[in-house]
Amino acid sequence: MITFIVNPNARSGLGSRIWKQIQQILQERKVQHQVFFTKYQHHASRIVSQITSDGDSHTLIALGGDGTINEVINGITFLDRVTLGYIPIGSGNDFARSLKLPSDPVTAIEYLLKPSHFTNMDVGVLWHGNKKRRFAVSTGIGFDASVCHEMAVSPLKLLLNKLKLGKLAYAGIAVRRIAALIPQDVELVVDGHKTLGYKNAFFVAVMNQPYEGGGLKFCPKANSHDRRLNALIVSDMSKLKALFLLPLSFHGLHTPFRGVSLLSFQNLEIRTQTPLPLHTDGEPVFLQKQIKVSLEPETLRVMTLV
Ligand SMILES: Nc1ncnc2c1ncn2[C@@H]1O[C@H](COP(=O)(O)OP(=O)(O)OP(=O)(O)O)[C@@H](O)[C@H]1O
Repeated sequence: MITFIVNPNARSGLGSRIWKQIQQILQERKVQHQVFFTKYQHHASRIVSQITSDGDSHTLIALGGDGTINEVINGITFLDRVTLGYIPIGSGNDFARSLKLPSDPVTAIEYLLKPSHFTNMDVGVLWHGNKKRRFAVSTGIGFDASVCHEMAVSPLKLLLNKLKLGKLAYAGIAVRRIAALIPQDVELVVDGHKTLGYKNAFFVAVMNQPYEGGGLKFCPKANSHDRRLNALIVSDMSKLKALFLLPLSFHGLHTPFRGVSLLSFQNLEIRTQTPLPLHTDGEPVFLQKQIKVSLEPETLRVMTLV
């Protein structure tokens, strides 16, 4: 039995329209399934937690954006008992981009019904205070998270999503956020022993996969099955230079520039001077000034194309 978790509201309502197409295919093929529709924020986590807490093996297919994937993985009780499939319909779709999943929903369901390839994906963990939140794609503190915070409440995103111009919303908000940004000194503790300081940092993005923010290849070498995380730190540069580097990062061409630092590690502690916006997989988390990131000991089996 396959369980579908559908965010009908993803991409400004596209979720429910795509689900009708998928449901027709499932009915024609007589595929045994159950479906749950998410009704509010974090509902996907609650649904998945109820389903997976019995300790049995489960096949879950999420239909939505990166935010839905984030909520689904946060709800899984036993990561190593779940096989996850994904039909991407969000505006960012970085999870699908990094794992090279098909972007067309009908193509996606075709391969998910006859899965032939799987990857054991690392799952990131963000600790803030005594709270824990998993991430599939990335977590970030500072500028990138401030864009996510504004995107979450932006009427512009709703409008541009309807016009299939969701990426323009990201670009517009990113420019505004850079203009408003006050860079901060940041201290990192890498794998518990190496302390690094960065003056006037714009942000630290911790990546389990290469892409975030709708195709920004922040850490080209990030790989979600190497048992390591990667980080991009942007610091000590003019705002104009940061704006110039942002589009270059779509192709991973930002890495040789001064002020761009990359790290690879198993765990990282990040300390900032004042509390800053934080996100996991593009979903806003409350402002924080001290966080830790690491990997879950178990991996998650994900259906892939290759
Ligand atoms: N029925 C619903 N109504 C409103 N919001 C919902 C509903 N179900 C889920 N959500 C919330 O929608 C948010 C965004 O979902 P999702 O990421 O799937 O789509 P998206 O924002 O369009 O895509 P992307 O993250 O790729 O830009 C999540 O925070 C989720 O909690």
